[in-house]
Amino acid sequence: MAALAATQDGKQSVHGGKQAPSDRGSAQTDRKMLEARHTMDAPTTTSADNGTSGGGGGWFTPRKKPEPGSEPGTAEGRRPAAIRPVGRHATDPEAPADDTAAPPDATAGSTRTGGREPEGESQDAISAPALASTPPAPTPVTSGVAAATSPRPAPMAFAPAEESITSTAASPASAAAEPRVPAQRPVPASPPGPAASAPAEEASPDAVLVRRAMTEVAPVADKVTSYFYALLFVRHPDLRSLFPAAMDTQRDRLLRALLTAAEHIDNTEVLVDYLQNLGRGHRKYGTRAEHYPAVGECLIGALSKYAAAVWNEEMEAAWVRTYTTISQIMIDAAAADELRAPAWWYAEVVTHDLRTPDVAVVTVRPDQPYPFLAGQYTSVETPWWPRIWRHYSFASAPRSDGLLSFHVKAVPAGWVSNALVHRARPGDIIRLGPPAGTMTVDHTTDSGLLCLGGGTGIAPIKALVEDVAEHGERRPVEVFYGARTDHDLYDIDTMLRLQQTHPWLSVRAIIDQQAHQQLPDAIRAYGPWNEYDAYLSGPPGMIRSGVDALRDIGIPSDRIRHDSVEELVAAGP
Ligand SMILES: NC(=O)C1=CN([C@@H]2O[C@H](COP(=O)(O)OP(=O)(O)OC[C@H]3O[C@@H](n4cnc5c(N)ncnc54)[C@H](O)[C@@H]3O)[C@@H](O)[C@H]2O)C=CC1
Repeated sequence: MAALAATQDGKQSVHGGKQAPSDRGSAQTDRKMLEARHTMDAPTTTSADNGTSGGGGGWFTPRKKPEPGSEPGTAEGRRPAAIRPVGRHATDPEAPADDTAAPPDATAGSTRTGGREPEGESQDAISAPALASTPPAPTPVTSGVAAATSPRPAPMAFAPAEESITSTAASPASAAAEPRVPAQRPVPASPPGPAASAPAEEASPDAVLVRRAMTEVAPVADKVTSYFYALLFVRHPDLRSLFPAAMDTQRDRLLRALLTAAEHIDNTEVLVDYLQNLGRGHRKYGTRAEHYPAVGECLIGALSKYAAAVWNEEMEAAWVRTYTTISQIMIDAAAADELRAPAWWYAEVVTHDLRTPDVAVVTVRPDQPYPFLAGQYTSVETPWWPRIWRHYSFASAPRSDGLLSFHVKAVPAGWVSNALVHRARPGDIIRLGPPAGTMTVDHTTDSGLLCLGGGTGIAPIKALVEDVAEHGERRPVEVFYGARTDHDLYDIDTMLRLQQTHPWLSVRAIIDQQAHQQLPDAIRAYGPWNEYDAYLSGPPGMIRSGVDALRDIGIPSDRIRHDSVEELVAAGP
């Protein structure tokens, strides 16, 4: 039986020498990986509690300097020990998975299987108006109108739950890319397709075995995931504290991540990017190198149990090699990141501006410099919901005073979003994870920017506009700001002020109720857009139809960037 041990040698032999981007199924394949980035790093545990109760603090302890050898950055900490082999003969704890995964203090709540937590839920709750068959009638916004309307462990998701509201697709690396977030090569913004699109004959022997196991367990995915966490917490109870109290949706996330990683195991370049990001992102959870073998052991234990009909030593060896590769990439990325950035930032709320009954603009001051790029997002944890992280885009380009702003909409059953909108006040301390996302402006070109911001999705669009302004460029930027009603245009004043200041900027509000159409349809009435790069930010349905609309009018996929990729996956085709 093979032993699971990650080594530097193993890493180099598998991943040495990055290849140039391959065309082989690149659009679909790369896209899936980007989606999975957020799937794996975006646990979503929600409850019906709405974030208005429960949760003591507990995490707000002074930042500790890493003990020598205790963090991934040390030589000792970086190299995971061999784990004991597991398989069909492993001891199977009979602990009910749900009970084990949900600790006594877990808040009884609803579970959703959607990708993102709060804001995505609101999307489900709102019925979209029928698309008008009549010619589009966008509502151009003038100043007058504005005045009237203004109002981390297993490579496979061994991490506490985190909700993602944004995940970016294609975006060229910015020339000014800050060092923490590696630029992603452009990826066409195509709808998610079957991940295992590569012909079977192209798959490596390990990939074939890994996929065979995944196929076998697919019908019992929930059981596998539950059993995995049962194993993990029974055998390694010390790891329980790394996870949030409620774990239901986290379990869904895990298997999804597993499937994705397994399917892409041969796509080395994308896999490495993906896993490096994942490894860095897991630092904020307190994940350490020595946790990885424990997770691998339980992962393979769960797989071997539920894929027993096809499981054999050869398959186990393939999984061990795969997991070893994956974990070593994550460990190395975390170790490298540790040398240059904290695992998280504390940030004090300095202003809290309730723009509508359920939308707040929250501005925070990080405890130390926070480098990021306009268009990126971060993860946020509140003191009221420890270890539950949600993603929010930066609503401004980097500022000279170092402050960061977020637009947060409280949605039903959104713990973090409700806490941020209804509970947070100046002086409160939240935590921030590292910046992420590639929906950034390519300053090496002078293409125009066609920006669609729906609801609070306007936040990163505003940041992009500010970014263009700060670069002193005179490239046209056309913003379409969509909202259901004029009351929902909570940031229109800001956008109009920007428009007044910058002659190259045009802002149009598309109000569903007035235009009798949705945001994506409105852009068809304008253009031509063939000299533009497109940026979309908003609910998943808007992203989907927006991408379709942009393609229809001739914008190639590699010039369409968007967030909310995860929502696309969660929402299904
Ligand atoms: N807060 C943030 O930093 C960010 C939030 N987001 C996402 O933006 C969304 C904002 O939610 P809300 O403000 O409630 O927006 P919303 O649901 O009120 O919709 C805003 C706009 O999107 C359009 N839209 C919605 N569903 C559509 C569909 N299926 N097809 C075509 N158009 C559609 C609407 O017509 C409207 O113009 C959330 O999903 C959130 O996760 C995205 C990026 C950043």
